[in-house]
Amino acid sequence: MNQGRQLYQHSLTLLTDLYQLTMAYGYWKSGMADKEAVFNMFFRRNPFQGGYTIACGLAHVVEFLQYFQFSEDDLAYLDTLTGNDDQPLFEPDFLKYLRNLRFTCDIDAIPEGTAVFPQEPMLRIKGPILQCQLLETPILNILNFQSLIATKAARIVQVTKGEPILEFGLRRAQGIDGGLTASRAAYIGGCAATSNVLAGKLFNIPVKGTHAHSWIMSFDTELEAFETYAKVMPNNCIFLVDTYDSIEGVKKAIQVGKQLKAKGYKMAGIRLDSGDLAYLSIEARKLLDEAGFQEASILASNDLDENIINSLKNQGATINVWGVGTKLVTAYDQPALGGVYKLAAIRNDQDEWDYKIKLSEQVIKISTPGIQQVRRYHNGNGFIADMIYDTESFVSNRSSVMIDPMDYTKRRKLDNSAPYEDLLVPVFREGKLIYELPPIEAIKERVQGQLSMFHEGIKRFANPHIYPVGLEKNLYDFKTNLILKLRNLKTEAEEV
Ligand SMILES: Nc1ncnc2c1ncn2[C@@H]1O[C@H](COP(=O)(O)OP(=O)(O)OP(=O)(O)O)[C@@H](O)[C@H]1O
Ligand SMILES: O=P(O)(O)OC[C@H]1O[C@H](OP(=O)(O)OP(=O)(O)O)[C@H](O)[C@@H]1O
Ligand SMILES: O=C(O)c1cccnc1
Repeated sequence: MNQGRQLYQHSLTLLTDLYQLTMAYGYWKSGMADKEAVFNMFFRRNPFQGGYTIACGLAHVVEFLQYFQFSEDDLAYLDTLTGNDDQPLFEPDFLKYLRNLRFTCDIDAIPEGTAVFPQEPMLRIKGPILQCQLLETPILNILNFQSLIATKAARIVQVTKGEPILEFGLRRAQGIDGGLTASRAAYIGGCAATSNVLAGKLFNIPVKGTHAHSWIMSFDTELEAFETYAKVMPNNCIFLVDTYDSIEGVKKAIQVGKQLKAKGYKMAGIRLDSGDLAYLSIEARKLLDEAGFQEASILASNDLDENIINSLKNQGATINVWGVGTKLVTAYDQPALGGVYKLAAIRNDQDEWDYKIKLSEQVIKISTPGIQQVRRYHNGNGFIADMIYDTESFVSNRSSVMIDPMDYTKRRKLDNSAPYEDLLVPVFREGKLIYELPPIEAIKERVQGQLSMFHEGIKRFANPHIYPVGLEKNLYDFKTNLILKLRNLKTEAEEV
């Protein structure tokens, strides 16, 4: 199956923050460039005050890494950068080093379309610290945005309950890349199609659309506009009825629908784009049904999101196709997912791992050390809990104990003979891609498959149930002791 075309057909290697390059220079200059390190990408809170997040964007991380190489042009640009003494920021030998630099890391990641939760590593990278450091910014840029939009789309899909959503966001998206990747993520999250033609071509997404008010306004009458459209595109007629008066517009659409019928075509439906969408859709449905157009769809658009759609449904709106743009592709109510990328381990001179954490006064901001994996446990009915464990210290006994990192009194015993899935899968080994990227349709199906496996409460919008995610006990204890050590406090073992 076709995975679609490439979005990034050239090197974007400089797509990073300057400080990644100055640190890279520092690692190189101090002989640390090849020191092996492990970083994890994770987020701390689900977006939209929701109960889950959909992982999305890995395909573009892969694409980015496959083109990762400093071009002569990139190096010439870096050569122009200066410090506050007007001297070059980077010495020529470092630029020579960058010229020969190739991506050689290992990456493990949670496949796109998987539901993920706070604290879980969505992506883990192991390799020379200089490379891991440079890649922080692009990895976060790609995964944060696409996961955010896929999650927003999944929430909207939850309320339309199987009725198709057409993503109409390109005109209000955050620039060109924002528009393209939002269309992809929205489709993965569950939208049926996009109006974005380039996204359709690049990612194998179905493209769909109606027509604009300008079409109606360019004729003397609304009827003439509908008739002309019907003539030129009899197999694609969804008439926009609200330019002058929505109810009168529906009546004209019916008139032209009858003409289409007489010629053996079918009017696909009407679109409402203003006014009280509940009232107008109910009235339109009556008129369409009375005229024998029971199969004609009622598409609505106008600043829709999951909350307005929910409200419209509660009011008995008879809309059955939803056009959603701005609020989806800009993730209007939460414009960023706060994913972070933290150093979790570094090899010491004895060739052992030194586990690292970032301390914070806020417990939620203290990072977790270790080479982490996430184990998702199932019972017969669905997913019950996710346990983050350290692959180096984990002993696979019959059962494991996991502890809530925010509250050590919350513990849970998990049966390792019950079905489970380790969520992170190998993607790159020593820079070589070993993961077969799934086709977009499979990723999209995975989202709905995943969401069907969680308790309904996790999908609730208001105060969702918190899905249990914990640290395996050894990892929890190790992290606690490391925090105590860094704070110069005694561990429990030392107290006695
Ligand atoms: N019955 C309804 N219940 C709740 N929200 C609705 C209902 N009908 C429409 N809306 C929403 O209310 C908002 C109406 O916005 P606004 O007043 O700007 O639109 P309008 O005046 O109808 O149309 P426009 O300004 O585009 O001509 C939109 O977000 C729309 O989706
Ligand atoms: O409302 P959205 O969810 O972003 O969906 C896309 C909107 O884009 C079009 O409007 P247009 O650009 O003509 O602007 P207007 O309807 O606000 O006048 C269309 O009629 C939708 O209303
Ligand atoms: O096809 C449509 O109806 C459409 C496309 C983009 C934005 N609004 C509407």
